[in-house]
Amino acid sequence: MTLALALFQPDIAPNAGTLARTAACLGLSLHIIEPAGFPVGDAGFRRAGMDYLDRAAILRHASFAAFEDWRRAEGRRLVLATTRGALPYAGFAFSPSDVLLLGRESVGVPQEVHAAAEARIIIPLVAGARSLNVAVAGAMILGEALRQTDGFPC
Ligand SMILES: C[S@@+](CC[C@H](N)C(=O)[O-])C[C@H]1O[C@@H](n2cnc3c(N)ncnc32)[C@H](O)[C@@H]1O
Repeated sequence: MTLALALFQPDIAPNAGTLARTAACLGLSLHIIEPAGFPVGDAGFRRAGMDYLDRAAILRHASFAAFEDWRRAEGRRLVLATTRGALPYAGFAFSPSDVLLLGRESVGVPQEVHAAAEARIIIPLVAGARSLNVAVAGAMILGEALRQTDGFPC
């Protein structure tokens, strides 16, 4: 099994498109938990994802509950990237079956999603910095997770 990436109700189409391209290039599936703040065929999503979208494995889940049904059936651990996280990501032991969940650009994730995660990880930032762009945060964590699990494409 390979790592998977999930976006909780993404707000900004170009960020989601950038992450769809990232997932496609790294051979990972991308899970979009609806409702998203943009329509399926959004121009910004397509522009950022470019032709990589054609080879991206993108699954849309109608709700967090539907996503959880999929995740449990797959036996994947839910690892949430959050600015309220406790574990610095580089010290966290990733598994190849993990699904990395990124929060909504505007508000992150609600408390019930935070609680549902089996692990909550953070990229430590300098004092006073609130957060990274979601696509940058995703790229950093995926890089570490793929390094640890020897999951980069050969
Ligand atoms: C722009 S941030 C969300 C900001 C939101 N106000 C919050 O505090 O959750 C969008 C998403 O990027 C990820 N993210 C951004 N910076 C992060 C950090 N330093 N550590 C872990 N995740 C981060 C998280 O998944 C977050 O929900």
